[in-house]
Amino acid sequence: MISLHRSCFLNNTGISGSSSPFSYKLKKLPPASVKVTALGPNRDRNSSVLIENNNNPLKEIKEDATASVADVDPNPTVTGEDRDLYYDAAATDDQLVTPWSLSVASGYSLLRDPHHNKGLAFNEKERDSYYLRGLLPPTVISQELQVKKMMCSIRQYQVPLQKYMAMMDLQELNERLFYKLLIDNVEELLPVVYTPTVGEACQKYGSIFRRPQGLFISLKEKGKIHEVLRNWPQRDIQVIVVTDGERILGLGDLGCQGMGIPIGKLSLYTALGGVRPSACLPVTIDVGTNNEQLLNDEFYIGLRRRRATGQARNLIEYAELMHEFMSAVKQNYGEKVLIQFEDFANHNAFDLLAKYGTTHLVFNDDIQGTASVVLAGLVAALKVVGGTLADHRFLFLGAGEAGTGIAELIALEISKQTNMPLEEARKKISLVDSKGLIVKSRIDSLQHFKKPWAHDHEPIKKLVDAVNGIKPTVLIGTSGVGRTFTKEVVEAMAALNEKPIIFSLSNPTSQSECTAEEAYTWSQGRAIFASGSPFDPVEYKGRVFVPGQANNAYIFPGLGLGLIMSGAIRVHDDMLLAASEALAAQVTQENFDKGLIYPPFRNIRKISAHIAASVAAKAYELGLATRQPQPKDLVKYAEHCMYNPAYQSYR
Ligand SMILES: O=C([O-])CC(=O)C(=O)O
Ligand SMILES: [Mg+2]
Repeated sequence: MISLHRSCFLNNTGISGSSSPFSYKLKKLPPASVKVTALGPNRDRNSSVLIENNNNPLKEIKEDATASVADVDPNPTVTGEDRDLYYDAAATDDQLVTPWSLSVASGYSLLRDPHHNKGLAFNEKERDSYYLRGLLPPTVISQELQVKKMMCSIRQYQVPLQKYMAMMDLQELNERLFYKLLIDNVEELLPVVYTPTVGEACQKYGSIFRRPQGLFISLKEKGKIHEVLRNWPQRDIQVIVVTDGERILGLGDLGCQGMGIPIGKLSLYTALGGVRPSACLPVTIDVGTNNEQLLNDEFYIGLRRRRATGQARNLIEYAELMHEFMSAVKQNYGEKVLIQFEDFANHNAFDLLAKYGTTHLVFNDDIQGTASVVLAGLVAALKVVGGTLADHRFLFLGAGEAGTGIAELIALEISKQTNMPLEEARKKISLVDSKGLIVKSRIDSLQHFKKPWAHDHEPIKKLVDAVNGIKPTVLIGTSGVGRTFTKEVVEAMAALNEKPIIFSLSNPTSQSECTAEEAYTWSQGRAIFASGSPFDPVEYKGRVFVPGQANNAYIFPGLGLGLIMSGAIRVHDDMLLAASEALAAQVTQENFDKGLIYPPFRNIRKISAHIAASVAAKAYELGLATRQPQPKDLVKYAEHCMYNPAYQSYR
């Protein structure tokens, strides 16, 4: 009996997602690399899985392929049936059969299998063993040379969207090369596969659409989501990033074309956090769109209807679809699958988090991930500016998910540090939304997530007046509206503070509240500045200023890894605080000397391992971890768990 080995997230540890829902009995030893494929309309279709066996030369099975077919009993425990592979031999005309086939992953199809393809890096022996002779030019090159070549080719594109498309093509062609490229060149390629370029990619997703990536669940699939999940080729899912496309970055409702976001986020889960790609599932829930331009776009890929959303008459339709999805996910992948809500509009984001936070392992990246990264940046910035969090005053432009999420985590941390009641700590934080400062007199008309921020204060309409009235030491932009930190606003901050802390967090670059150059110039080089999307260093009066990138990409990959490796069953606010502290602790004196309040992204895997370890430690401390016993050295363990994109050698 040999059970299937599917390359598992926690390689060699034997403790995690390595268990497969399938078990294949092989009377004879299997070939080195065999694909078992069940075709046909039943639920086992597409279940291609690589079987590996250490002791067997591939040749043995090639010469006796028939014997190996006969000797394999694909007994999917999901169905509970004990199936004989030859059952179809006894089938009569009116009996439906499943056309099982057993094939070596080789030749032409191996070159088109993104999970196993190595392109020109297949060595001579592999070319013989896997029927690749003639299908490749004679040269054999290393993965390193492939990376160099790909980087040269990507750098030749002038247009970021072309770089994005080249990267997506590579992901579909050769997954390990894609991740090696991304990991080795993270600072250069992050803006390509992630913000800002992914924003443009989503806007134009229909026009640039080539091959589907991720899982699309639309209202058409209502009642069938369980089956839809079964159509996905992988079963051992550990992380799902799901969006309904209603608030993609600061770009608004992009409907089904929001799919670029879950795909981009999950690429980072692998590249930055080391979660293996096959354990990641990008999902877009398509309930229509209210974006007229898309509805009239002949290339739009989604449902052509107005959005069923969490309001009034459509409430039930939307809620039912989401509920069916959440239930099906748990049923298919178990209690410990992590679901990251991404880029939902405010009105759904808070409700979904509240509703499923107690039954599923969920977190909202825009509310909680962003909060954690911003808190880390503030803690680091205070080392430069001085004082404790409680000594500062915070003003936000934007009171949606990010704004209120960050505000709440800051208040929580102040309250922990000082034993101050949370309500008191909140008073140090003020928020301005599109109608002005959030104050008590507006309480009745405020959405529920804004109410805790309605303080006693006279109403103020304009941001600059709020700055002058409240006199914040920290100004944070989470409005989704670009260029709202005007010269007047930045100058007011600079007049009030020797070192004003200014964060322009909205994405992509076009929606940033101000540019790095504006922040440094208008504050005469005194601002401590960070932004959600990357900005190049700025030279001002002979000094070079390097802006920080306060993006949740610092947090969610490590947070996710920590949750997975501890087998956590719920996300707790203290884990976000732990992640935040772990990130802040990674800023070195050398970074501070350069004016950085975040460590460079090039060290992100090490940073993620530390974040994962802190999150896992918190999960154990809170009794929320199910993976026992607790590993002794959690940082080492996290590093050990991480996916390595180096090619594997095929026997
Ligand atoms: O995706 C990003 O760059 C950060 C984020 O979550 C958002 O802006 O919604
Ligand atoms: Mg987001």
